[in-house]
Amino acid sequence: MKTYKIATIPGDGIGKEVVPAGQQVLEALAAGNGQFKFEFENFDWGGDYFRQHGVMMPEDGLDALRDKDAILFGSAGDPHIPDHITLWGLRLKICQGFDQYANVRPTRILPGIDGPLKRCKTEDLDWVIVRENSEGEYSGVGGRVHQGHPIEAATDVSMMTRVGVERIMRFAFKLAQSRPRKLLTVITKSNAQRHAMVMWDEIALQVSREFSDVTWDKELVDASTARMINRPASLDTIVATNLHADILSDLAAALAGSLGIAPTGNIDPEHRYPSMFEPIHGSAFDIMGKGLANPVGTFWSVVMLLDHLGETEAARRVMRAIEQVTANPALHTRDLGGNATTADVTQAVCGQLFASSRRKAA
Ligand SMILES: NC(=O)c1ccc[n+]([C@@H]2O[C@H](COP(=O)([O-])OP(=O)(O)OC[C@H]3O[C@@H](n4cnc5c(N)ncnc54)[C@H](O)[C@@H]3O)[C@@H](O)[C@H]2O)c1
Ligand SMILES: O=C(O)[C@H](O)[C@@H](O)C(=O)O
Ligand SMILES: [K+]
Ligand SMILES: [Mn+2]
Repeated sequence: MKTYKIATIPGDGIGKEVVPAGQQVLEALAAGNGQFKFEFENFDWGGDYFRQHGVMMPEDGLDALRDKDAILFGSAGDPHIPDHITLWGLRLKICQGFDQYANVRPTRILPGIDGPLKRCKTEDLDWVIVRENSEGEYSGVGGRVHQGHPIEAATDVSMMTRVGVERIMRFAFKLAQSRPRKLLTVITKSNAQRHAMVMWDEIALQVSREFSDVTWDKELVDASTARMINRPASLDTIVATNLHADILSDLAAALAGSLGIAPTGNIDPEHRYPSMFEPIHGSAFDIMGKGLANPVGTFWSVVMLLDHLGETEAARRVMRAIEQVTANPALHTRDLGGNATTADVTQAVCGQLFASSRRKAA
């Protein structure tokens, strides 16, 4: 029997609630399965670790993850530590350390969920946002000098490289090609950002020539927010820079019902390093520790993790279990207008998995 080695990193806030829930779902899946099992190793990195050791994760922490088949992540962000310390010290250290350059963020309206857009039918909103995940606005290049003086200055430089843009464009065109509509929208801001974003546009055009069967267009990022709301069905696969896609994907999740539902994979498409799966939301300081967190974003991330491992049938089973649960409003958490707890939803999804494995065995 195959054994997959999975690292779990709950991190902070509701990450500590949703990651154990995700592990429970993987365990429920493995329980009725003769083909594979999971070996979990949990890492207590994050804000609490920072308070003890002065760092979010050990200097050589990546070495402990290197031989894992995948990583299930919660969130980096602690109410008592500056956000740039927590994000850079944990999530970005792993994403950049393992060159997980493709961040994939699917969104659609799951069964039973009432999206906020009056004119948007369920089938109108079925998007995958590809977020460049290694450079751009998140290059970390910049500095701050003369702090506190009137002459204080600070910069955050957005760095784009030809290699970085080419590889994310190629990834996005390939993904668009694999979806039924073969439709890609390239998000840009080359009217205002006249150097790197102009190169971004040029490379999109160059790469598009390798994909003659993909229909593509270009949209300025500001206009794309209006298009997501007014003409959702005109979009399918979307590629954007690190920061643009970060923002657009929270909007996409909200339009599909809640930030608590949306998943992501931080993918190394070349499989040189383990990839990392997490809900797109953060630590949710306002609800942490209360059992109110919607775990669906983590469960859907588990689906992406299974797909990445090549366990397509298992991924489908988990997605079906999630959809059976969202279809029942009595199992909606507060963000969806319901009263269910994290534990209720987790038990229900695990219950569906146990039931489907009994059906399979019968
Ligand atoms: N990948 C990451 O590690 C990551 C992602 C986003 C934010 N963060 C960090 O998290 C902290 C809080 O950030 P924020 O408040 O901007 O964003 P957030 O995603 O944590 O929360 C925004 C809002 O959405 C709600 N929400 C989020 N997830 C939910 C869920 N699963 N169920 C129900 N409601 C949910 C929250 O209650 C809150 O009202 C910051 O430190 C930020 O840097 C980390
Ligand atoms: O980019 C960020 O701020 C974080 O990556 C987080 O918001 C995310 O979406 O993962
Ligand atoms: K997260
Ligand atoms: Mn984000």
